[in-house]
Amino acid sequence: MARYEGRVVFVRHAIPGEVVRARLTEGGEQAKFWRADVVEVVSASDYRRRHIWKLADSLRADEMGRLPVGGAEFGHITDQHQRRLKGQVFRDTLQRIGGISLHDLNIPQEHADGEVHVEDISRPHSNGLHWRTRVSFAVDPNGMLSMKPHRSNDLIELRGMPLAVAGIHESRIFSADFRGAHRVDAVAPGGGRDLTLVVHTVAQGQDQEGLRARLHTLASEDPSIANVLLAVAAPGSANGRPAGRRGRNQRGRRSDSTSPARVDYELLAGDRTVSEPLPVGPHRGSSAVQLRPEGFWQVHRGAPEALVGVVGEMARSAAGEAVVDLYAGAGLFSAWAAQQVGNSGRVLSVEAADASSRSAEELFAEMDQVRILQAPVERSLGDVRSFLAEDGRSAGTVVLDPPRAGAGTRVIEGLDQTDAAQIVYVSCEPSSFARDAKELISRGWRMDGLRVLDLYPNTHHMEAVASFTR
Ligand SMILES: C[S@@+](CC[C@H](N)C(=O)[O-])C[C@H]1O[C@@H](n2cnc3c(N)ncnc32)[C@H](O)[C@@H]1O
Repeated sequence: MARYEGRVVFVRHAIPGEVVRARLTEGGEQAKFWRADVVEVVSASDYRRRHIWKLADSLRADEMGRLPVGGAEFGHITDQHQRRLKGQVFRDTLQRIGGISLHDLNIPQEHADGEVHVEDISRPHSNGLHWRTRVSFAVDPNGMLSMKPHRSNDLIELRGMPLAVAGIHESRIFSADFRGAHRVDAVAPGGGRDLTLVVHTVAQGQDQEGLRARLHTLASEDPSIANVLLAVAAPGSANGRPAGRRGRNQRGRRSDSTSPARVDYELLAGDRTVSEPLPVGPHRGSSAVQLRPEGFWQVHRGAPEALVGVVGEMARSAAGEAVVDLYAGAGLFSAWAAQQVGNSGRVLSVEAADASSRSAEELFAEMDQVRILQAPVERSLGDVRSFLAEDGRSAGTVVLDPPRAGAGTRVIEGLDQTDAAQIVYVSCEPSSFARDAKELISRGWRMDGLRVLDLYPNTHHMEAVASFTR
């Protein structure tokens, strides 16, 4: 953050302490703050390195007269310093939004100095490259896979994506023709070589036919493409190409980007299943979770194992007890919980999305102690309360892993009214975590465990796992 004549300017691609020249990317007299990108480094930080990805490097992008692509905005900072900065952001956000100081908490050794130490989970010497098993690409007018600069609609053609695992980065999809599509999701299950593509289109008639034919050819010529799914947004549904936050659909009714999209999926190649190795539970080693390609799975190839490890260390649940897994996806933490509580315990797994909930149903079909509930968490709080109160068992653990927006007051209030003895909160967004943590603490909960993991190297994102008890 810099100041220019009193106004705050958020400068991307700089490192605190540097002197840089930056070009304004958003401004105007009326704007509360401005945004800018670094175009020249006058006095460099000791932690600056040549950016790991040319297209995302603001310096080289400026020489070429364009903006850098988003998605690797920390790539010019040494790995260790990235984590130091993320730790500072986490600590400051907790303080600013939650009013929570690490010094006031009874949390382990690692943060005793008042700092948040962000843990590396990537392979040694990887420079934070080749960890993404899932990437969403835009498609430019020539049908080439592309990405956008931060807060811009420009499309920049890609020849690879170095944060992605080799199965995606080195794939032939970067020379394929996706004309007729507006988005392509590439998934490399288990970080391996086999690819699943979900190709999104709003095209009709001949344009859609042409796309379908090219996808058939791509799948038949490239043996590494295991599955291809065409996702066709129904005309007039509030999906397709996002044209702005609110707009009018073809029937003239108001629609907004939060309305459920009506998308029809058509399988063009493969069997519509993505098989991800499960790092836990009775399934460990021998089996995997079968996901629908459009369902949620952690993005870093090492994340499932790392997160389950940390949640397992923090949770106090024992055999015979109850665990509730909220925002459960396909059941990663439910699988851990089922193993932890054993046959005499019980697990309730709550997830709203149909694709993920179905995967969980299949995964736990033979395990009577796991109950799957497909519903929004905010409407399931009564079920959670009765589940934890059943049999008069007092101990119960809730694993809470909401999307970026966090759980929110209603959910926190609802959880406070259950018999849960512990909440293990998994968060990918420090600000919503700080807000929810503040709510919990104001209701008498204590934060007694905190780990922050670098699940998104070369970006500003991070993942926290915290324990709350009362
Ligand atoms: C961060 S993911 C976590 C998934 C899972 N815990 C995992 O690690 O694989 C959040 C999940 O919450 C689901 N979700 C989003 N809003 C929800 C809501 N209101 N109620 C229930 N689930 C929701 C999403 O579909 C997604 O699967």
